[in-house]
Amino acid sequence: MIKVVKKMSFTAALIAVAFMAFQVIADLYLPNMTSKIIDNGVATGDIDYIWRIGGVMMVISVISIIAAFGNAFFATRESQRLGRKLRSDVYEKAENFSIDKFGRYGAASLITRTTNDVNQIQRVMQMFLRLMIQAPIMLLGASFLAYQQDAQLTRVFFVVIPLVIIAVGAIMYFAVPLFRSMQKKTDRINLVFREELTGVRVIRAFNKENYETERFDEANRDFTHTAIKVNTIVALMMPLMTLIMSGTNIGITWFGGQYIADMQLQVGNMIAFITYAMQILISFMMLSMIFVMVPRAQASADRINEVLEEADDIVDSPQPENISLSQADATLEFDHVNFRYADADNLALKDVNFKANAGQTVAIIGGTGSGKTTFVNLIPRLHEVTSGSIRLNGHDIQNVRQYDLRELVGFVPQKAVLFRGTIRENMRYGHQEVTEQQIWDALEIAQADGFVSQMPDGLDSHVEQGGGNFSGGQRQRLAIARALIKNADIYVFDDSFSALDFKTDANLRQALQKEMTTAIRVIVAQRVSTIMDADIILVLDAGKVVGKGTHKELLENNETYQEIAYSQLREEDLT
Ligand SMILES: Nc1ncnc2c1ncn2[C@@H]1O[C@H](COP(=O)(O)OP(=O)(O)OP(=O)(O)O)[C@@H](O)[C@H]1O
Repeated sequence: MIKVVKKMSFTAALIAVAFMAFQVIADLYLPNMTSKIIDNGVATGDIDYIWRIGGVMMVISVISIIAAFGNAFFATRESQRLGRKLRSDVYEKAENFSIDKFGRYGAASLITRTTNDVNQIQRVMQMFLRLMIQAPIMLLGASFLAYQQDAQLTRVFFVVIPLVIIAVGAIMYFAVPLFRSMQKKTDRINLVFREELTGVRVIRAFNKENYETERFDEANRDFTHTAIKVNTIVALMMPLMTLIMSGTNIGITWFGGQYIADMQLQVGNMIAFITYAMQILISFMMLSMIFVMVPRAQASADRINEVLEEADDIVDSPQPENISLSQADATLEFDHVNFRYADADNLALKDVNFKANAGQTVAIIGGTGSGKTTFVNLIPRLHEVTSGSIRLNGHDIQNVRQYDLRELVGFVPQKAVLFRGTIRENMRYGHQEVTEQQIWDALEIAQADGFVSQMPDGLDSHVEQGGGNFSGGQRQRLAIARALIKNADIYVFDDSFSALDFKTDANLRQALQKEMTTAIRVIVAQRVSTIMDADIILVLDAGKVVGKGTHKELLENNETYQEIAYSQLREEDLT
């Protein structure tokens, strides 16, 4: 919690606290004046005195109102600013997570951390900046002033205060663990809901709506059950405190009445004493609220700190090498590259070696799970190699700034992702300054110009979130065009032609060959027909390169390649 609070402006927090101090002092002063008005004004009929003291009380009340407003303003502003800071810190941290770390946290949990957990801390900080100072000053001040009004009556507190401590302690004992578990249950609801939203088509296709509804209901019920339980416990606080307050009132009036009858106490003093007694009990209530809220915020702070304290997996070298655009002599080299996923027992890639030169096409083929995606993800440093090195244009990519490296790589991931907006905006993702003509050129190479030009709004056609209003093949072609706009040294196509029909696939490869004479193309494919013309074909099996060469060479001497090729093509297609 302290680490989180440190992100707050100390000066602004101090101003909020100072305002609150003024308010408490003003509030403490008022009962004393009431006592004076009753005993010296009302009892003696001194109207002037009542007006004078009444006027002073009015001024004190106005000061109290201004101080309360000042405190509320600064407390709200600072806690909101803290919330904004935490949200952007978590976002920036998560943005730099490696792909497997993303998987480990899960999108739902990261979203809960930036919303629910941050809100929790914001709320507590806002309250804390009010109560942190109000409760202790009020408690001490009211105790002292009550003692001043009448020392004998303070004995009532020897009974009342232990009762309050027992009541508050019992409530906290049961409520605090439940507050903690509520956070986890919120995570669970978000996770189930998100999974159901993203998998809605599969759920419907498998007629699993009822099963999923039940799964969501279960998470929802579980959360509601805990929330009701914890709120019921906390709700006991009010009636219990009211009972104790009423009891205190009766006690003071009982004993006070006797002292008044014995002429040991004045009516005004007793009324002031009752007010101070109530302030003491309210202070205890405030303190108990702090004690309930702080552990709850602590749970949220722990979850936020967990993200913020994650080590950066992929960091820029302190003395980065400059790497410039040099398509004409671009080279890509894997030198004894090994890679293991965090927490995995085995290497996902084992001792991978190859070198490609400008203008060459490198194809990667292999069974599912053989390591193809892992292989290409290493090129723009979406993962860091475990050992060995990858060199781009002669520079070890670990010594190059990630930004510079990624400027040189045009990347089309396995799952084509488009962003909500227009086709033009999506194309500009590749390069902001791109001209209309360059966009059409890229669309033409990607075989997407046909369907885009037929759309009524052309480049300004609307794209839904994730590109949901386009077919799989159209999405892939738009994602390819977006990468081509980058004018990169290396283009990576991770199984990007899989949703295309054979004819479009062939046209696209031909256009790439013709237009990109200098860039290196790395193509992951399942279809042998897609990669037959590649200059270097790497055959992957369980993370190992088990074959390297051209289609012709591999067909002659590589068993794994032969198996893949013969399973897909007729004998006459293979030559
Ligand atoms: N985030 C991860 N954490 C741990 N292991 C992983 C992770 N991602 C992939 N793997 C493992 O690494 C191996 C290679 O996976 P990869 O996705 O690179 O295969 P692939 O050849 O691209 O498969 P496909 O053709 O099915 O897309 C697999 O055994 C997979 O289980």
